[in-house]
Amino acid sequence: MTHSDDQDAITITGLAAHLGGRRVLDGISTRLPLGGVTAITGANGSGKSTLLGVLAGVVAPSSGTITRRWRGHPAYVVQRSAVADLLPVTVWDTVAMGRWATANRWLPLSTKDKRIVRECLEKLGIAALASRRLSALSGGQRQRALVAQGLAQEASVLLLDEPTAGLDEAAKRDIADVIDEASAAGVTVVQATHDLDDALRADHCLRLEAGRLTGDGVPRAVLV
Ligand SMILES: Nc1ncnc2c1ncn2[C@@H]1O[C@H](COP(=O)(O)OP(=O)(O)OP(=O)(O)O)[C@@H](O)[C@H]1O
Repeated sequence: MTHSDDQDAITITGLAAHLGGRRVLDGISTRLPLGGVTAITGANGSGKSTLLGVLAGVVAPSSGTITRRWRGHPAYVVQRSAVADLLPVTVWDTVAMGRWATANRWLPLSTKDKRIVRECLEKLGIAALASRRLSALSGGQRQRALVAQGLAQEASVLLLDEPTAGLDEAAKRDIADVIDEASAAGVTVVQATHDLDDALRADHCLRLEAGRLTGDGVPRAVLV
C-alpha cells in the first residue's frame, strides 16, 4: 500500500462473511483510499459482490472490523440483473429515488432535487428516456439509469457492482467519465469489475480468489 492511514476511506481488518451457511469471504484486510477509485477484481463467485454488500451494510460480516471514515450512507448501485424486470417505475422515478436518502419521500421533490435528477440523467446520456419505463429499456440503458440513481444520492462513497458489464464502448466510456468526475470531486469509488481497462484505470486494485484477498495494490502490479 502506498497511502497512509489518514488517506483511507475504509479500513478492513480480518473480515469474514457467510452466505447460506458458507464462508464466502475470509481473512480480508485492506485499506481503501479516500477519494480514490478502487477496483475489486476476481473470477465469478470469488466474493466481489459480497464484499461490496459488506461495505454497503447489507451483508453483515461474521467477523472482523470495518472502520469507515465518512458520514452518511454510501450510494450502492447493484448489478442490473438484481433489479426486477417488472418494477413499474420510469427512468425519472428510478433516478429520483436516489434523492430519497435526503428528501422526504412522501412530499414532491424540491426544485433542487429535480435539478440534481435532471443533471444525473444528462450525465448518463438518458435525459431523453426519462418518461420510459425502466423495464422497457435495453440492458445498457438500464445500467445507465442505475448509475444515475447512485450519483443522484450525492454520497461521499459510491459502490458500483459491475457497472460496465455488457455495455458497448460508448457506454463504458460514459461511465468511466462519471467515475473519474466523481473521484475528482472527492467521492470514494469502489467498483467490482471484470473489465481490465476499468481495473487498470483505478487508483487501487484488489484481487479476490475464492473469498480470499490475493492481490492488493496499484492495478498494474495486481493485474499484470
Ligand atoms: N444468497 C446466497 N446464498 C448462498 N451463497 C451465495 C449467495 N450469494 C452468493 N453466494 C455465493 O457466495 C460466493 C461469492 O458470490 P459473489 O456474488 O460475492 O461473487 P462475485 O465475485 O461477485 O461473482 P460474479 O463475478 O459472478 O458476480 C459464491 O460462491 C456464491 O455462490
